[in-house]
Amino acid sequence: MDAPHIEIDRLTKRFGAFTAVDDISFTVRAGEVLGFLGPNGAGKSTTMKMLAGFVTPTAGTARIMGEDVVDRPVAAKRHLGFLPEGAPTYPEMTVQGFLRFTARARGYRGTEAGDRVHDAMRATQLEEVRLQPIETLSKGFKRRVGLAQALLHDPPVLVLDEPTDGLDPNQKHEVRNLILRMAPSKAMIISTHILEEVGAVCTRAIVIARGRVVADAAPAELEARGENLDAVFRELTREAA
Ligand SMILES: Nc1ncnc2c1ncn2[C@@H]1O[C@H](COP(=O)(O)OP(=O)(O)OP(=O)(O)O)[C@@H](O)[C@H]1O
Repeated sequence: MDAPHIEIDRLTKRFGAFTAVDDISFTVRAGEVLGFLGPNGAGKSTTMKMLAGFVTPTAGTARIMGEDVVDRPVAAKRHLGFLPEGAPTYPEMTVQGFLRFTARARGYRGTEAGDRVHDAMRATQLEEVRLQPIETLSKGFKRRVGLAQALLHDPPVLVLDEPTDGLDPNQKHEVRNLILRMAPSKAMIISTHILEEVGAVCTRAIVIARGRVVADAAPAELEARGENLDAVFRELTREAA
């Protein structure tokens, strides 16, 4: 069996005396869409940022396609698309300008760069706003610009921090369909507060509370532990509190 696309081993992050991520280990294989769930402040974003090389771990390791994110950051990032929380940077750039910039940073030139930008805008339905500065877009469109830059190089690993945050129901539906279309060939981690999203797109769910993994199971299996996923989530995260 091939090595997992994502390997997280005993990953820990401390901010001073506070432990935000506490000895987390898990792997994600191609074809898996891992839902990352947990209450506010549980450590989801910090874990994702460590995986993406934005935050340095205090202890433990993270690998993407076998490349250690600390020791081989450029090699690891080549295989990764990352959607951070919030809006993309460079608010004064147009959507197309920002994505062209992203394409160049990813090493594409000429018609190939143009094709990548075009495909990413089509996948995230951004064509109609392509000439608009990012700062003038609504929250949902900004989110989709972030998603477009994450997908542009068609990476085997996608780490998406609340990809549907701020989207209206139609856009949520579109982004979920996009995730499902991409799922078979990629390893994905998606954080969300929308529990119905877990059943809709995830093959597996990890619940994290106070920096620790408190459940790791298929969504249906998790749901079967109680009245519904909502109740199970509350029970799991209350126990850890
Ligand atoms: N740079 C930092 N310095 C100090 N504390 C931090 C820093 N970044 C995050 N934290 C703390 O670490 C904890 C985990 O934060 P994190 O953003 O990972 O949670 P989260 O699970 O993503 O939450 P949410 O669902 O609200 O996005 C929080 O208590 C947060 O205040």
